[in-house]
Amino acid sequence: MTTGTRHALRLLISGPDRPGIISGVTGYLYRLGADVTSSDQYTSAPGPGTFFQRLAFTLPAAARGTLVSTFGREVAEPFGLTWRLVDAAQPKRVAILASKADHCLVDLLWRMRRDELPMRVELVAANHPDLRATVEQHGIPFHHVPSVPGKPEESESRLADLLGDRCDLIVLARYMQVLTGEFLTKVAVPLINIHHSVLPAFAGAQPYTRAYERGVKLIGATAHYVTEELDCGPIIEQDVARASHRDDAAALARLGADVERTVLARAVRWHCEDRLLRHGNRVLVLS
Ligand SMILES: Nc1nc2c(c(=O)[nH]1)N[C@@H](CN(C=O)c1ccc(C(=O)N[C@@H](CCC(=O)O)C(=O)O)cc1)CN2
Repeated sequence: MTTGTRHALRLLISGPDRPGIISGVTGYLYRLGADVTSSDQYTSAPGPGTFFQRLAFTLPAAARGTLVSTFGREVAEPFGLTWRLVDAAQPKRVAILASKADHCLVDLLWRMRRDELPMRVELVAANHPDLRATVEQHGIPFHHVPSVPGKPEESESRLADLLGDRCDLIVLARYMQVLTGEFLTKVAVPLINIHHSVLPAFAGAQPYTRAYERGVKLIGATAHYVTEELDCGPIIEQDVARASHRDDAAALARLGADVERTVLARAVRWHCEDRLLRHGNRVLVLS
């Protein structure tokens, strides 16, 4: 947001750890007239590890151009850092893919309507028509893109055309089709999936059925970034709920739905707030 003549910005930084980075970054921002409202950093072990930092700050609007043109030369390059500047006022443009289950999709739309998620849903696409009325009552375009088992090319081509460059993030809200690596490369934005188990347990299809057959006492959900390898992407958030011998697979699915919604909403919010930094197969959640 622009408060008077100040912009709210976020700076995401990573690179080889060494003394002086925090001082160099905050000293530069201070000299530019910035007011740092939050800062969090992490250094991976063992040393010399990788340094990560997320800063939120306000800056005089007139100084923004100077930051963009001089931060690299004056701070990032001398320390060997990569950096990204984000306008905190801009909600992330999000596309949601779904199938038939509505609980995660409806929860995201409801939270967005309550301004709990700094995002704008540009479209919903589903491989089944069931959710059209639900989506359209929120005033959001709905696209039915049927999938053909074993032949993802056609549906993925339609999805890629729909998505184009209209979104910054794709959320798989219980979308039940495996996406090809070609599709992931073509869309070229992060995708977040909610898997209905505590990965790596019960990866793949029918996790609640397999959890019931295993006689588990805990069920749960995992939000993760999507990679070509099914359910193996970097984990963003997980949570669990207790189960008992009295719960059949349907009961586990009902118990799990609440966990799925909560876990996915946390992951989407943190992504939209630029709190998530990836380090190998790990996701850092910075405050
Ligand atoms: N490349 C990726 N694509 C998808 C991922 C992923 O991690 N990488 N996650 C899935 C979601 N998912 C679990 O969370 C999942 C979806 C589908 C299946 C599956 O076996 N589907 C069957 C068809 C099921 C149906 O049509 O109802 C299949 O493909 O044969 C397993 C796990 C989304 N895509």
